[in-house]
Amino acid sequence: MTRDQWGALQNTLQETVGRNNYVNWIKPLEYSGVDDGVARFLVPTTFLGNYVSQNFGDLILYQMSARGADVRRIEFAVPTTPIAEPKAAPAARPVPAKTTQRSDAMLSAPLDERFTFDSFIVGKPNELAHAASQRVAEGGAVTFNPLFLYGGVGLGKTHLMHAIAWKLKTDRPDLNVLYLSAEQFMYRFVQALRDKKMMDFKELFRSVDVLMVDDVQFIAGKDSTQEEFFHTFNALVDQNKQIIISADRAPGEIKDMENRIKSRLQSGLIVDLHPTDYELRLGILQSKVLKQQASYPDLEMDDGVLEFLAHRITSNVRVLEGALTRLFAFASLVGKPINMELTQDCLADVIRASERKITVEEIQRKVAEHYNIRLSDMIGPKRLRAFARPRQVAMWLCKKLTTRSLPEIGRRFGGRDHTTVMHGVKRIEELRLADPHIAEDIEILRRSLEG
Ligand SMILES: Nc1ncnc2c1ncn2[C@@H]1O[C@H](COP(=O)(O)OP(=O)(O)OP(=O)(O)O)[C@@H](O)[C@H]1O
Repeated sequence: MTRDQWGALQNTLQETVGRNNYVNWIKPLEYSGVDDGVARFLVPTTFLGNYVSQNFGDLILYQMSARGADVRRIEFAVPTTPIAEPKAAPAARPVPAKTTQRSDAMLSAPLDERFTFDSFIVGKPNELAHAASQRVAEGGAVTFNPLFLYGGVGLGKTHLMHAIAWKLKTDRPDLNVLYLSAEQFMYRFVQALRDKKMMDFKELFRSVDVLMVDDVQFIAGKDSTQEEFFHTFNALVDQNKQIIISADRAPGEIKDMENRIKSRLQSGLIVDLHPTDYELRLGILQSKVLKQQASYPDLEMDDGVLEFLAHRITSNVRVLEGALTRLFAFASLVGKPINMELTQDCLADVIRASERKITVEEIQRKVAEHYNIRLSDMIGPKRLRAFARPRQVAMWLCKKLTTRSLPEIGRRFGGRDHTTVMHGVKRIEELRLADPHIAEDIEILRRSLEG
């Protein structure tokens, strides 16, 4: 695909994703070409690349294929020369030009216009996070500070944060609301250091009324950024300004985060977004399908397809959305209505990945590899700590990731009693909170097993 063809394709993309999304996310992409089935783009930041990949990757892929390009994957890379920040496209945002605009225009990351409270579907797994977010979005007296939202990938943390920001910007334009990712916080901090503008940096951050930092786990292990974040945090809390933080795990479980920051993060309200259940998935699909139908008005969809998807794709909302986008793009490409057969055909890989059942054997093998011990020692009778701890980790993972009962798990661990398994699971539950190394081990193992 030539650069000109990419230029033409951008117009189509703009029609599909809307002007704001286009300006914020697609326009900053610099097309480098297709090489061995991989379409490559330069992006100003990793954040932008990740965002585009997660939200528009499938769409771009299909549009390129539809134009005859042999593309199977898209890759984004940040150039090694100085990075230009993505344009915040102030004109694209329905924010009245207020006096707050100074720091807002300079600092706030663009908000996705799709991420509002109206488009957020509430179900049991996210009702608490939603309620807490709405409370904060009312902009009244600060009752809990910070609001800490956490949960697995693609469960709606960013969506809720943007929704809070949109609502505050509309209802309380007097407030200076700042939303950015932890990565952007670091980027701006480093830039201020480099340009010897730390006073400006501090002043700007301390002048906000509401600070929202997404994916805070990113600054773990980055010492001076953490330090600066801590000071910013304290200065704002002291002034009774609202802070909202998101992360992929609870504050206590963020490895390489200083203890004083962890305890600060724990001092407000902590709410987690649980994995979706069937009803929530169906609700989300029903709302998203309406948007797809607006882009593809001629496509018909059979009854039962959404229920099928809600049953079969259980991973996260982003995957669910991606599946729907792909389904519509595919059906429109082949010019067929969306029925069960086409759905199974088009989404075979997604469904298979979601169906994959994790087995006890697989867990034992992975854990043994991770701790570098023999499988026989993990299952065998030895009580040495070097074997017992991995064994308990494996038992804990079996309890969490499989549907096996405690006696069944015990049997597969060399015929141990169910009370031994129960004890092991409990011990790891405690250690996960107390020992960041164990917490990290578990996270790595869980990801590799679920991946
Ligand atoms: N309850 C919901 N209702 C509607 N859409 C949702 C809901 N939850 C998530 N989504 C959608 O799923 C996608 C992923 O959500 P989001 O980006 O907020 O996830 P996240 O938790 O921030 O994930 P990550 O950890 O990867 O940043 C978004 O497009 C979002 O709009």
